[in-house]
Amino acid sequence: MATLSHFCAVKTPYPSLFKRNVHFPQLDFVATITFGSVQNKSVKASCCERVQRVICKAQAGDIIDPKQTKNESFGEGPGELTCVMKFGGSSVASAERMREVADLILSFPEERPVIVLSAMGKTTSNLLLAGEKAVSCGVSNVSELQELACIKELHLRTIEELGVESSTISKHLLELEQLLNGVAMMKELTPRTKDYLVSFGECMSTRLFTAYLNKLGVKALQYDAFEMGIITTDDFTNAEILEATYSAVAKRLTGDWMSDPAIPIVTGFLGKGWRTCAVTTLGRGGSDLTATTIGKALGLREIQVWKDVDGVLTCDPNIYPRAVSVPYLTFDEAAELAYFGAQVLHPQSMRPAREGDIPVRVKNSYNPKAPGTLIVKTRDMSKAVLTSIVLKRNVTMLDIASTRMLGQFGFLAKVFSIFEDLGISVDVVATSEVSISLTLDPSKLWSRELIQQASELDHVVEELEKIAVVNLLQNRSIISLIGNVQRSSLILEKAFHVLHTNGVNVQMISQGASKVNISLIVNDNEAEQCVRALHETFFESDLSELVWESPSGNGYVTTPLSTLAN
Ligand SMILES: Nc1ncnc2c1ncn2[C@@H]1O[C@H](COP(=O)(O)OP(=O)(O)O)[C@@H](O)[C@H]1O
Ligand SMILES: N[C@@H](CC(=O)OP(=O)(O)O)C(=O)O
Repeated sequence: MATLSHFCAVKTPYPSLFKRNVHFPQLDFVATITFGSVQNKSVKASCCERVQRVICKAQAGDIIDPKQTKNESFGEGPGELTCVMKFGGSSVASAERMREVADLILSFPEERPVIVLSAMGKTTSNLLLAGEKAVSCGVSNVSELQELACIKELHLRTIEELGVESSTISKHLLELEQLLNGVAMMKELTPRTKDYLVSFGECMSTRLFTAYLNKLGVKALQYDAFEMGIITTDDFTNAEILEATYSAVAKRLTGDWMSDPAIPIVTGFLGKGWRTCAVTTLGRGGSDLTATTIGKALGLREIQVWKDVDGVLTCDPNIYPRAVSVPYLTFDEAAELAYFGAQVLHPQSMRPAREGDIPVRVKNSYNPKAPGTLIVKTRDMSKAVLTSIVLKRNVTMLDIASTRMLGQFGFLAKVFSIFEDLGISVDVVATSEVSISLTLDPSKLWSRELIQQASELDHVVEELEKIAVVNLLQNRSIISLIGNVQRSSLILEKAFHVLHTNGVNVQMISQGASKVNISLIVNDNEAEQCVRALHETFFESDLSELVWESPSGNGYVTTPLSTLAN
């Protein structure tokens, strides 16, 4: 055995990845190869195989000229992974859809994608329902649960229609039923068990899809995110991704790809709690976050999220079917839109993309020709007014007025420290010196039991009443107007006109520091009507003349609305 130290021109943000022992059977020695200094990122994934070829010609102990290595070895090979393609539940809802998704992936031969998949169709919701029913149905009735039957039927039919081995997921189907039996026996479904239970959805969809690609002769490798380096907090059902994830995922995926290239097929939505080592989930819709996390980890060129709509739309199409797709968004706009309730993107999913400055493309797997929405760091806002209208329902609002005199300092700090102590986060805030109106982040409350939510709210009010007069208002909605807040006067003028015409009273208004969002709070039962009326005015109205503030700031000019819309 001999050791060969060698530098070749390969750029990588993860140098340790490239220091490895390689056995060369032809020479019968192991070389310790240190891939060091850094020139050309595009060759990093293929270096191993090619360097092997060069080194095979060498004698043990030889120092190889880096130039020679570069010339001779970097012409061919697998190339590096180029993008992430994430397909949501609606895109992989059946065998037919899986076939179409496979065709779609293979229709981009220039791409070397990492594929992230969600569970098939409504599998996650069915798993959760089955788990909840199992708590009280009794062990002998578990096998009769309609949701379990539905999950089994869908997956077994898919196996048959794709023509893959039933052993691909037979163990998972068996274990799933055993787990539900366990829940029925224990008569409880803890958040930890819930996460383990729903993980079966992604674990099965990715195995089926990988087997299908392999059957087509396309080399693909299945990865469970919790075994692959997605490391999270231990907040079951709503875990946060930890920083260590990025290097771990890069090491695993790039390392495997370099040594034996195969399309990685990764479970979305799942992670591994760093203390418990148990399976965690990233909150409903979390596969988007898996995709952007992998995109950032590998420094990829693009992150694609494939949905069942033509991109991010001007509003929720379930509320108003005439919504149209928005061609461009900034990360800030997309993050606000997602955070304030647009189901199309996971609330946290923009963060890794923004940090890595990696464009996110939202596309329609049912209509791949549609251009979709491109989300980037900056875009030309000079003509932008309103981009999208988002509705968040079932919000709790609190009016809090200080019992002390005007000028009392520390009031806001006291109020927010109460929320901090109780671990409740706040969404929208409007303040004066002695009063605050705010809404509570429902996602933090939704993850808890209804009864727990109610007692938590009582507790918040109790604590606040020590320093203020508190009015708790439930069944409110936040309507978020995402767009160019530089045009807030125009947006508000139009919006208030529409709401006044519809007889709606706005109970609170807030314009965030993000400069992309104005939030209006209205009653739940008026909210959908408001969204429809606002959409008609901002996106469909044939108003030819509209007064708006000039971007140059020198007064008011008259501009046709059509030229302002995106
Ligand atoms: N502003 C919006 N733009 C696009 N889709 C939206 C919007 N608001 C809500 N939706 C809903 O989000 C759905 C897509 O998100 P989701 O169901 O999470 O997709 P997938 O499961 O394919 O990842 C659409 O079918 C649509 O009904
Ligand atoms: N399957 C999970 C995760 C996910 O992201 O799904 P989808 O991509 O279908 O929204 C859920 O239903 O929440």
